[in-house]
Amino acid sequence: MCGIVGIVSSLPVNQQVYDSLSLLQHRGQDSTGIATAEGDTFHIQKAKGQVREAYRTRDMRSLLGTMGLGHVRYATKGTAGNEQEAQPFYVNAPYGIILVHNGNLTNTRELTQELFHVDRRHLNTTSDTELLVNVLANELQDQLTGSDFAPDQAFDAIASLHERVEGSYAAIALIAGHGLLAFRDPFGIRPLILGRRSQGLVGDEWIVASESLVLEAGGYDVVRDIAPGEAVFIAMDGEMTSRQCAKNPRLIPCSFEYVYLARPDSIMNGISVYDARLRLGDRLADTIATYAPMGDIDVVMPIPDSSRPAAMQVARKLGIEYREGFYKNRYVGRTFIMPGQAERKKSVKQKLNAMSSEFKGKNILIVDDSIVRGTTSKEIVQMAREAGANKVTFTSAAPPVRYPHVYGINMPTRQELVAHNRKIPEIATELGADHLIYQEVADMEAAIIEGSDVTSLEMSCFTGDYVTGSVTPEYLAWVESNQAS
Ligand SMILES: O=P(O)(O)OC[C@H]1O[C@H](OP(=O)(O)OP(=O)(O)O)[C@H](O)[C@@H]1O
Ligand SMILES: NC(=O)CC[C@H](N)C(=O)O
Ligand SMILES: [Mg+2]
Repeated sequence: MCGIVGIVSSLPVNQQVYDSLSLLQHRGQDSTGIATAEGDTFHIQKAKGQVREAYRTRDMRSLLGTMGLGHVRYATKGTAGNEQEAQPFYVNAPYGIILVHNGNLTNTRELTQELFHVDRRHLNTTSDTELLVNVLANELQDQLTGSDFAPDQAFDAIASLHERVEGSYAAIALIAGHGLLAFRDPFGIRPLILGRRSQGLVGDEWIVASESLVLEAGGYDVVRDIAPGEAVFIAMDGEMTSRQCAKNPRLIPCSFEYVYLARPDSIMNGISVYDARLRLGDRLADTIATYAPMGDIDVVMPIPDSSRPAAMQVARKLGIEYREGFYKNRYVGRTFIMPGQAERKKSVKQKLNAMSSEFKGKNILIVDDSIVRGTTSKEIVQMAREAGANKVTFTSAAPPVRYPHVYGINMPTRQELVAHNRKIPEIATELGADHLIYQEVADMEAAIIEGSDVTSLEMSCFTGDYVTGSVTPEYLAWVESNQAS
């Protein structure tokens, strides 16, 4: 998961893009980039790290133009911390295209071979986004037979791109001198939402972003989610056109967005992330009630931040007091999306502190949104014990993560997953907990999609079922030996 945004206005967009990226920071902390278009000229700034530290005033001043896009990266392919792979990616023909991407392509080996040997394109990094922009450029070039640019040519190019590319991609591109093109993969695995605001003389301004909270904060009206397989083109004068470009589009959004990635105040594919987390708590409470001796538990406690809504609901439904015993240092970022296990482990201790008054002699039921590598939960259980807890029951609002995630979340190897090849009591021992209770897969799906038009979710890291054909056992073995660390 990365965060992406694109804006078309009649006023300078640099500050708006920057503000939007700050709001998407929870989706990626590795590097960031902004590009603006001033007529036919692109201005580009990219840097490692978080938005607040990455741009200086002089960088912002150089980002001139009324159309722009931005990215916050959480590396899933290529190398984390590599400035060369910070997005956006640029190609100079046709016209000049610059692109940002949230997702992860799963047929990168084939695409690399084809682009190099058949299309004769140069690739300078191992980033899958560089492949995506080159496929787009190649397909668009093929559509431009003499006539001037028209949105339909871009849509035909996206139709061919859908045929060539596999995996997840929500992407935004600027085409120099023409406009902004946004598109989403045929399963809509990663999110992308379209908004508009009208301001007197300024006229219509358009925004495309990963999450709806960006639209809300900027005073934009939500137009709609971009449909799976759909492409939207917004010309520099503000005229918007769209087309379905996939043969068999089917909405199967990523379940992990609702479990952990997205901000709770966003609405994705018509589902409020906050409400989904409350419902996950409701269902988890039912499961807990069937397993644990309730009389035994004194308090329910969340692990800040992401598990709070679920923990609140667990406490309410079980009729047990909700207490906050872990205090979080707000200046440390999200640990899960940090590169490298050593850094993640160190950060948990820096991030959370247990207040012994809340633990001494008590039986604690801890709720987290998910247990992935077990980095957080192991430390937490140990901290709870050191703070004097009597018995520690650990619960997860998501099911055990047993399989690699190949669609834009960096958990590519089975060995690093604490639940891989372990039964639940074995995981409990590994984490040091007295009891361990997970959400059931069917409950997770039902809790998230309840009351919406979404009929199924991408849940491969819980089930091992991958929606795109290119994810074979051989592919997974290859990914394991080439992971982004
Ligand atoms: O089992 P693990 O590999 O440790 O991963 C799971 C943990 O990581 C995330 O927290 P994070 O600190 O990233 O962010 P948060 O503040 O949003 O909860 C998530 O909420 C879990 O607590
Ligand atoms: N998390 C993402 O969406 C990552 C995008 C892209 N695969 C990269 O690694 O840069
Ligand atoms: Mg957490």
